[in-house]
Amino acid sequence: MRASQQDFENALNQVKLLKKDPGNEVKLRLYALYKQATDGPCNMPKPGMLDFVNKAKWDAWNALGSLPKETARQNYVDLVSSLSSSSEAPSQGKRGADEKARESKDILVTSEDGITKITFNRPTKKNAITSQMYRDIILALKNASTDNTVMAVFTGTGDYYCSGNDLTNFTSATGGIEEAASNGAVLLRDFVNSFIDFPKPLVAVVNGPAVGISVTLLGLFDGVFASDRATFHTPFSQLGQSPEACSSYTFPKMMGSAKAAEMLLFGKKLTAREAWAQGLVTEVFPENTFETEVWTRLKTYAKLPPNAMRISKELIRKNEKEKLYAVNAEECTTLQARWLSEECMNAIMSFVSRKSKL
Ligand SMILES: CCCC/C=C/CC(=O)SCCNC(=O)CCNC(=O)[C@H](O)C(C)(C)COP(=O)(O)OP(=O)(O)OC[C@H]1O[C@@H](n2cnc3c(N)ncnc32)[C@H](O)[C@@H]1OP(=O)(O)O
Repeated sequence: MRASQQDFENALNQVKLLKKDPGNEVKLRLYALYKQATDGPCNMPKPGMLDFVNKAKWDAWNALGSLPKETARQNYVDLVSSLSSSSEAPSQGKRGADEKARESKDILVTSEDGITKITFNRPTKKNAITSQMYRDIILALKNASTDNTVMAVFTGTGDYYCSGNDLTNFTSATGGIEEAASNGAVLLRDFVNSFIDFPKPLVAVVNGPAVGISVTLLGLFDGVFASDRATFHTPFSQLGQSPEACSSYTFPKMMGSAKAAEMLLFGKKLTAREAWAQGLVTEVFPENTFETEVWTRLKTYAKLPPNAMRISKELIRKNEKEKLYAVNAEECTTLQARWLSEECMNAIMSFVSRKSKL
């Protein structure tokens, strides 16, 4: 039976109402995550144009691409718990593209203009990342992967982008050093996996010097915009450590083995322009116009069709994912052993006691 013009208009109105109700969006997200967690990637035949309800379900499920079942299950649990906590605290209001999502002390998370902005906010320590900050970032990325923002952007408060791992994470840990190294390896693996799995465009706005893990992670980003004041430094050998965040794979692939070795083995610090020449940075901007130019650009990108961007990212990343998980796991095992080595302990003690600075 052919749909009349009236049927068609009724259906269009129904869709407008469906779209206006944020509850439906949440229901669709729950549906998609549940299907992904139980059945894996979307195996539902594409519904017809006028089958609006199933089309919305298909779109939501299909947009998850090849998100691993484990991650989908975790996202489902997180979404349900965030819903139950928001119903316990109705005064907090709904999360949306133009509202502040949540705040922790050292990691700020805000959502505006379709962009989730995640800010390293510990300027007195050059934005060094504590264990709690790793956990806050994992959570922020999980939330941003299923909320209604279009992309996520990392930046730093103050003169630094980030000085990497807080070198006192190990010296201040309670319990033995072996336990600290083992916990650190698990945290690092989960942290890096959350970048590998992030389904939307991920951009770094590198406002100043970047050190260690804040540099290596950039190999998993889709865009890196740097101020000409930024530098890129991975002093792993100096610290008795080894590369992480899949950089032992992404850096040689990106810049060739000689240049990767210069950074990862010999700890050469690159200027923003050198990092651009090696393909680590997308574009370098003069410091005095950096913020204005970059944010104007990002707001334009955030208006692009979100599903197209997710699907394209999925295509780009798809064939690499298993490799990235494996590299991440191996790097974490190697680092766990490095953290227990004399070379590493001496380097950390030397930093903590300020006998020398890198
Ligand atoms: C569990 C997951 C593990 C993942 C592993 C990742 C590996 C890495 O990320 S390795 C890279 C580690 N980072 C570093 O080696 C950088 C160490 N910091 C420095 O070399 C210098 O502080 C600096 C070059 C970043 C800045 O030097 P500057 O002279 O301008 O300032 P400072 O007076 O040194 O710093 C101010 C303040 O900040 C503290 N701080 C800076 N960076 C760190 C850090 N990474 N960890 C801990 N604390 C840091 C510094 O101690 C100062 O604190 P005080 O004012 O309290 O002395």
